[in-house]
Amino acid sequence: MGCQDEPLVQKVWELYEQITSLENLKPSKDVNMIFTKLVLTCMPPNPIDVTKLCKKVQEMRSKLIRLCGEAEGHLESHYSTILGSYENPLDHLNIFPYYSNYLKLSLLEFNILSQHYTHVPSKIAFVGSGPLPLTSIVLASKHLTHTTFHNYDIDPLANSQAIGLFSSDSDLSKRMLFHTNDIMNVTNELKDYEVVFLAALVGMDKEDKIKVVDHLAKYMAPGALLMLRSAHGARAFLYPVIDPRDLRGFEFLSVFHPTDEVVNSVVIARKYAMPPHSLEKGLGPIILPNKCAEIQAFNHFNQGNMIEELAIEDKIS
Ligand SMILES: C[S@+](CC[C@H](N)C(=O)[O-])C[C@H]1O[C@@H](n2cnc3c(N)ncnc32)[C@H](O)[C@@H]1O
Repeated sequence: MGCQDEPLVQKVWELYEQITSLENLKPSKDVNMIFTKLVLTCMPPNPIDVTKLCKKVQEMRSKLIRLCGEAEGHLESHYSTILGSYENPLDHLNIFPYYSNYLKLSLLEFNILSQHYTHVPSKIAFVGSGPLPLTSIVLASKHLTHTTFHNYDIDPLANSQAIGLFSSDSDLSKRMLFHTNDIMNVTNELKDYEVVFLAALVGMDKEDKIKVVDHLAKYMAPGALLMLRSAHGARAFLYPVIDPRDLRGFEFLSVFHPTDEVVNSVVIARKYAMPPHSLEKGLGPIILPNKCAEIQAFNHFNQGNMIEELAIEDKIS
């Protein structure tokens, strides 16, 4: 049996073909329906390792991830335009269909970050914030209410849409700053951030993701934390997978794979303290997950459970 004969792969392939036959990926009844089907197909926990499937499937997956990214960009831009027409856009975020997912994902990221960083960060960077920077908004308004967020996006239109959402909010308009730049061109200012978040779709394939991670390793401050988004099981048809071995220059700390409607896995790593010249010469060591690294697989975001599970892991390690 060829790897494309597997029923899940066949179903994803069928949906991929339907997506490629669409006129464009802007929100519409057909676009929403096909992407909803695709997400529902890939959500159920599945032991499949998508990254190990044959070359033909990998090529389709790589194109599919780009198409998902394009559709996500259109969806965010569409809702950012609608939100921007309200007097107080931030009071209406729940019109965005996946707002509740962002609430859960941001809480999860905040809980994971809090386990590895005990004081409140004063400056965070979010790389790939997009026209509707929901992660930064949720973190800044609910969890890190005194932190300044520096949002980076390569797309000037995405940033101008995003900025428009904050003008009526006297607090967030001061704490939510936007920079238009390819993150690969941002260098010394990266050392100012205690935490850097990297959006799932910055670096859409393994090679590009590694380039971005290597760049961050070169310029982030030693000891600073990097939060990345990955994907597990069939969800890897939708988003790139982070392999902890690719986090060169970072100490891998943990990965959490949600099994509910939150699609992304959350990876946390700490910038390794090493002289920058060794990275420049390409001699940076590959830090393999050590015995302190955890693979967390919980079903809930309840912090009590998370701490309990960690305590168990600590005991057995
Ligand atoms: C659509 S997602 C936005 C994430 C989302 N709004 C959130 O809160 O998690 C990805 C964004 O990353 C941006 N992007 C992609 N590559 C980038 C790069 N090299 N540097 C900066 N931004 C990038 C894209 O322009 C896009 O707006």
